[in-house]
Amino acid sequence: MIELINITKKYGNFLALNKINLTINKGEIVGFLGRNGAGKSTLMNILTGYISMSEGEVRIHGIDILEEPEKVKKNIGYLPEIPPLYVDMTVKEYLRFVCKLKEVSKERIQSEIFEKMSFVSIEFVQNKLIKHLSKGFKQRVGLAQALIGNPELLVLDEPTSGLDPKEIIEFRQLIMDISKNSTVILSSHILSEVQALCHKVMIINEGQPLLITDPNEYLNDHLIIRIKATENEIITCLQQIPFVKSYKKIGSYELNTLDFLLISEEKLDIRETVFRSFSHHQLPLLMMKQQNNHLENLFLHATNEKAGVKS
Ligand SMILES: Nc1ncnc2c1ncn2[C@@H]1O[C@H](COP(=O)(O)OP(=O)(O)OP(=O)(O)O)[C@@H](O)[C@H]1O
Repeated sequence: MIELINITKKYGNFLALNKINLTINKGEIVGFLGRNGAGKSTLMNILTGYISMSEGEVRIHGIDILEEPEKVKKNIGYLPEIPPLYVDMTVKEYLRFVCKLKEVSKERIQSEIFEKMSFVSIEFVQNKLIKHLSKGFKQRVGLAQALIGNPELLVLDEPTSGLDPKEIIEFRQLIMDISKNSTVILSSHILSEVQALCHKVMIINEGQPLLITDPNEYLNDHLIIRIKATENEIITCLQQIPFVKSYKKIGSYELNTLDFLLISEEKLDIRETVFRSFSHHQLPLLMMKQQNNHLENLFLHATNEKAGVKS
């Protein structure tokens, strides 16, 4: 378990973080979401012991990070926004160097390097100089170095920033795989990314926190469906589906079909019921997708409030 207790950070008179409290359980993926300059990197640097806080405590498995920094740091893998890569080394040389820094035993070094290279799929660039790698591969090398020593906590500062869409999808999958064995904390500007990956989200705005314990809480109550039927047929069917609070025709985006937005009674997942009802009426359901603006609304509210904008 990781506990952040009343973390406050001042740079001179400037309050960068104000009383951050957060408990993270083993295996959770937690996202720090905020605009540029919100305080995400500051919080990550405090968590990993790179900078000290002005007030508060970080406890990792009950151990205070300031009391036993070396012991705690050994259990943390960190991928900062700019990965700490030695670009004139080859990938393998660099990972060997990191193994030595992290005091991986001599007998383990070879297998540790190959295990991590294979996990992030960089074996075939192992003898290339890091400076000759693409942004995506550099980021994979950065992730491999963070994973060396199998830390229980992995801290990733904007891990997908600057990657192309395919790399982003692959990197997210890697993060989900890592979370099977480690706790992951990541920061991001991207709402959908945080929503897709994280069990908990902390929105940070000008150092002020807003904790959301379940970013997907409202994911299932807004549903968009596409039916191959007339408006009357669809409405007749919708009126018989239990737990549909309201519905609205959105338009027609495919020949002989109509799209509708359904809102269910609070937090209810009605996808199966909807599927069965249209099937029962022999009306083809061609598409069904969830629509969720909940996190976006909270984010806009949190960030606008501080800026004095009415939301
Ligand atoms: N060493 C420092 N001295 C003074 N102010 C700092 C220092 N480091 C950060 N700040 C300020 O603290 C605030 C938070 O910065 P931080 O880098 O933590 O934000 P961030 O959310 O990570 O932003 P980004 O997404 O741009 O990296 C910013 O206003 C920044 O200018």
